[in-house]
Amino acid sequence: MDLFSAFRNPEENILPYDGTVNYYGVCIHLEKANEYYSRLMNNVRWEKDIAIIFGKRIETKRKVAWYGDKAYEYTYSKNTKLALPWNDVLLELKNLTELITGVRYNSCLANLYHDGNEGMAWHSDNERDLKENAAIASLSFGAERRFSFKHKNSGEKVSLLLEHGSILVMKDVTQKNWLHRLPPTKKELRPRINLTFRTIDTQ
Ligand SMILES: O=C(O)CCC(=O)C(=O)O
Ligand SMILES: [Fe+2]
Repeated sequence: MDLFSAFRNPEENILPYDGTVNYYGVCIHLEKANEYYSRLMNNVRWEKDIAIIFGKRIETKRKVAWYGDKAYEYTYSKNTKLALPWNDVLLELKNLTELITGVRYNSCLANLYHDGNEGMAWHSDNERDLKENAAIASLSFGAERRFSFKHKNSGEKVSLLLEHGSILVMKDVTQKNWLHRLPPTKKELRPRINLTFRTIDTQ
């Protein structure tokens, strides 16, 4: 069996229009995914995120970390971070993601949700520092969580479950036309780790 035959059909677009989202399903099998989960938990430099909401500085419970090829600056929610150099586990997963998705990435935003109370509100990944329309690959480890898209004009929604060891790719004009979120859920007590491999525009 070749590397790709075990995956879902990543050609299938889960958005009905105005963007492209491909869900590759579980690409990293259970034992290996468990191992990555522990290595990421222990080796990523997790820190609380700062958000500026209505002019107030708020610390999130969710933890984040930002890594890249160079010490890129990345600004979101009016907060600027400098990318840390890749560590072994992130570099391994970056290489694997590039092989599977056929796209190169130069940075990664990592998120740690301690339980279902933590999520991420509606937003699109359209920060000025990101290369326009470049693919963003999202890897999930740990608790399986729902992920939703909402069209900016029509309000149409699309949801799916992000499984342990899975890969999702958002590309083309998705960020222009759709918001996405990770809704909180009372039903989940376990942590989830998410990695989003991205391309910072270096021009
Ligand atoms: O946790 C996720 O699956 C999504 C995270 C996300 O949307 C982001 O970091 O921009
Ligand atoms: Fe996002």
